[in-house]
Amino acid sequence: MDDDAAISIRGLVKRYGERPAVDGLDLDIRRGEIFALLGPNGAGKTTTVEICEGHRDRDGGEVRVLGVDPAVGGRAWKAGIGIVLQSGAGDSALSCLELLGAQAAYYADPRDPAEVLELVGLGDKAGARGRTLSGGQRRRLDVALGIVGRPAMLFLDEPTTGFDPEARRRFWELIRSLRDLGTTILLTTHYLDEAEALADRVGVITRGRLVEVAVPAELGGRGRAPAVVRWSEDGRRRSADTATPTAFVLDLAARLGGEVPELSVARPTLEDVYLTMIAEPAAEEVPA
Ligand SMILES: Nc1ncnc2c1ncn2[C@@H]1O[C@H](COP(=O)(O)OP(=O)(O)OP(=O)(O)O)[C@@H](O)[C@H]1O
Repeated sequence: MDDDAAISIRGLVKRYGERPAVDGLDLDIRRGEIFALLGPNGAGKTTTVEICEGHRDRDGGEVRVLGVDPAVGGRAWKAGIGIVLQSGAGDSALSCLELLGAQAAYYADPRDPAEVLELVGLGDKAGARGRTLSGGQRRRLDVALGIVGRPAMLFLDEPTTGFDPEARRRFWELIRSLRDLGTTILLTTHYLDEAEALADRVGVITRGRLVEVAVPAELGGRGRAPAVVRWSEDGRRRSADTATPTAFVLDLAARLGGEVPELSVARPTLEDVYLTMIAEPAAEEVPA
């Protein structure tokens, strides 16, 4: 186990009946990083995260979150953890400020509720009841509730589902600012652009096992993958794979005598490599 890590997991196993949902998972999350857990539906992400939160028991393996086994984490440990679930307290009849005040009262050193509302972009909604908020505003209220206790470790489960594009960008800024304040963040998301924009490292989980951990730019050998150069020549679209796109484009420009029409240079996106990673094991399992 890595005692300096915010989260350290070795050989985690969780079964529902005979079927393992988590099947020998190892993972270390460093203090102060944003880590995104990616994987298809049913891969075991929520199960893993809920075990880390102390909300689910396990059948095997070792887990430490902020140095403590979540299965026996007491009040002080719980105060260090912030959780933003997929559906939160948005239905409440209390106002946003009342909700946050009630939540803050559980903690020894909470953030100021009014400041937290400003931070999540709900400063003008202090007096509004939870149930009058839009879907995206409710998610931001959920985040406000998750961070008012000043957690060292924040769990975010698909936080931007239902956000409009501008709200997502603003939310990403918020998450980065929390990281800059020293918060460790474990995020699950199905949005690959979100993982790319936010995560210091990503982990891909399929069938209850971690297949790879990498910085987003390196996942699945992405950093070493050939680039695809596309352009137009003699009225036709052309393309070429190349490991040296700069030299290729210089040659092309020289040959075409200047600006290359409709030029683009692309590397595989995070989504491209992710889809390849999760597709391969499935193909092997197809019965002969
Ligand atoms: N309480 C439960 N009882 C029985 N089976 C469960 C339970 N919770 C999860 N499972 C099963 O365990 C597996 C992993 O589920 P989990 O919710 O951890 O996946 P996930 O990666 O979070 O998926 P999603 O992306 O859909 O949220 C799935 O096959 C699921 O059906």
